Amino acid sequence: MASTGEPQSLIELRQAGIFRDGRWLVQGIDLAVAPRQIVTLIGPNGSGKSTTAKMALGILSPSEGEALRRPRLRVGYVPQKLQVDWTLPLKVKRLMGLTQSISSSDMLASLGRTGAAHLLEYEVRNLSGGELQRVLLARAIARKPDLLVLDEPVQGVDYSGEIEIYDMIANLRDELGCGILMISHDLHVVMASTDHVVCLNGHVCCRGTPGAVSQSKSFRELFGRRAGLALYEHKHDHEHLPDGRVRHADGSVSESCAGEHCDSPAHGHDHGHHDHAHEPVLTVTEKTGNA
Ligand SMILES: Nc1ncnc2c1ncn2[C@@H]1O[C@H](COP(=O)(O)OP(=O)(O)OP(=O)(O)O)[C@@H](O)[C@H]1O
Repeated sequence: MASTGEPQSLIELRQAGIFRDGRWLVQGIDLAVAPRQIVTLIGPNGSGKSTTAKMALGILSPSEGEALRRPRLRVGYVPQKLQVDWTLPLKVKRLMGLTQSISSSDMLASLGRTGAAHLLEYEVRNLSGGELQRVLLARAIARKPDLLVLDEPVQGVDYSGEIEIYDMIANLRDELGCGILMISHDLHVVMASTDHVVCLNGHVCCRGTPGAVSQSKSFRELFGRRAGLALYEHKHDHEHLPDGRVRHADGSVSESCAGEHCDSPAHGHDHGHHDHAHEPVLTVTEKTGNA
């Protein structure tokens, strides 16, 4: 860490705030990301998510509090907006090398990791939303970062594409061993892969595991109707017994719900609709019809 911080976290904000134009954009933010941890910032428009991420990255200096980073921290950043003059031709190959020197083999390896190797010679302006996000992720991981900061990584991506990208992000965390700080509006899908959620509204309104946040009164108040939509009523055909085993619809009992009886919703299949409902949580990845 740069000053008094402990080296366990990659980045840490301590009671950090930004004051601009006579007002606090964010204030009193405590936040830490450890290696291999996925931390997600959620909150309404203008709640300070990008501002908080920029403080963590060192792009903005806190007006109060501290922003600490592990020494020699390598960061891969996918910003919310790409500042590109779209009237000029720009191939993926060139975008990958802009503002960073990268070998051809590293470039291909990174693009391969995000399923975008075939896009190398494509014009960036012609990419679909999902293709662009894959290329931007590849660009961010090419530096072999300790920390990935992803500001709205599924913008412009359709629902099934979102699931793939969130799965890919979780895999990248496993493969690269990096920490991830993610910003998302998507209250359904993002939660599947996140370890810790911080809900912002100019300050930290609530935080914790996705399940805990989804139950919190302040989260529900903040998101109003959308919080309701976020709460996916997870109905399926088995019952969790007090001893941890699972009783299936056919009466059989097994040690877990993995396998043919219950696939992980993270892989986008449809659960059946059956005899009981779990507590509503945000950790599932399926969208209800009205989402
Ligand atoms: N450089 C700046 N100077 C003054 N105000 C700013 C500056 N940057 C952001 N703001 C304001 O700070 C508030 C928080 O902005 P920020 O972009 O962090 O929110 P956000 O939660 O990321 O929003 P969104 O979900 O819309 O991307 C907004 O009201 C914005 O207008």
